[in-house]
Amino acid sequence: MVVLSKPNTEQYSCIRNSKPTTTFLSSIPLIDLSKPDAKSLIVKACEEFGFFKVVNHGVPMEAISKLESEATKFFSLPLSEKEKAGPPNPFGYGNKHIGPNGDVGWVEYLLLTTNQDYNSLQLSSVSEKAQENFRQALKDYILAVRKMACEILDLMAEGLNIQPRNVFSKLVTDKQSDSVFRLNHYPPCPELAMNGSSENRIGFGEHTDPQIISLLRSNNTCGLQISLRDGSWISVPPDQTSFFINVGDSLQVLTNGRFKSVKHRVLANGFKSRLSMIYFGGPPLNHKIAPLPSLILKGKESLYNEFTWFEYKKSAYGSRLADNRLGHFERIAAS
Ligand SMILES: C=C1C[C@]23C[C@@]1(O)CC[C@H]2[C@@]12CC[C@H](O)[C@@](C)(C(=O)O1)[C@H]2[C@@H]3C(=O)O
Ligand SMILES: O=C(O)CCC(=O)C(=O)O
Repeated sequence: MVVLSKPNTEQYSCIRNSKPTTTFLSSIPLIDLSKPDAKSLIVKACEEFGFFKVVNHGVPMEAISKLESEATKFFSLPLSEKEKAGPPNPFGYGNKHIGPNGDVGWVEYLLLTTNQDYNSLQLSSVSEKAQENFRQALKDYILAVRKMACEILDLMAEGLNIQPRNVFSKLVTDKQSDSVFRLNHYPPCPELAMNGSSENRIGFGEHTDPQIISLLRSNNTCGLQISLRDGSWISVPPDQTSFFINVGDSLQVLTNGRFKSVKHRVLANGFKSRLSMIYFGGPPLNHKIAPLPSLILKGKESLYNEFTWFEYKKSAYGSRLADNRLGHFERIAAS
């Protein structure tokens, strides 16, 4: 899956549709945040899939469409303009090259920290006014999505019967929280449109998110897939009015493996462009991530050793999958 980039000969991973990679899961767990059963359904979804869809999320449609429109304007700029906001080292505009490991995908993106005042981000050479609109849209959207993240994390704690209720959410509301935000744009892929669709090109290769929780919203273009426990891939039907929530590796550790971080990827589309906006809620860099004592069953030790988010992140950048990354920190479980 990992494709090393070579100068002038960019290569992309392709996947043949031989196996049930394009099955649509008939029932991705759907959580209505306004309903009293939300907390128990969230816990069940996190245990079974590490993934669920949320409606009645409270993020104003206005904030969503404003950011979508600003992002669309940004990605429509000439490449030379967009590149003025790059490279993404660590934050900024990136094109095709994802992360520091040489991964390549049919994607361009803006990777931002949520801690900065976006004034420092040089978005392009377009007018100050246009940049200010983009920054304001980012601020409003991130604020609203962080609020939803906290609500969901509090429901998780309640559903798991853990005190205090904000045990997870306080990590992302901390002033030092190392959270990031990403806008991904997957342009239509002309080669795929010409060939028919016997092959799928990778937009964003398979990975788990190292943070605590990710909240993803996209336009109405498909491409996102999640991996089930049996190793099969299923396509997630797009829904531009809902949010998709991923359990991240850190939440897997905090819950002592009760919740599983979800492996996911994005396939490129032949005809339509996909725009996704993802908030990744992470803890402060010096925060020690370890299973909550109440989730360590009597007589059984913790599955994971204690380590800081900073240490975990370092290992995250060496490998894209929780299975490998968490291996560094795993203990032999007492059975
Ligand atoms: C291939 C990679 C990209 C990534 C760092 C990594 O080595 C493995 C995890 C990837 C991920 C997924 C969630 C976020 O988009 C991200 C910023 C993160 O923290 O972990 C990306 C990393 C990246 O794009 O640099
Ligand atoms: O763009 C998407 O829909 C998902 C991308 C993703 O998984 C990521 O940015 O970590």
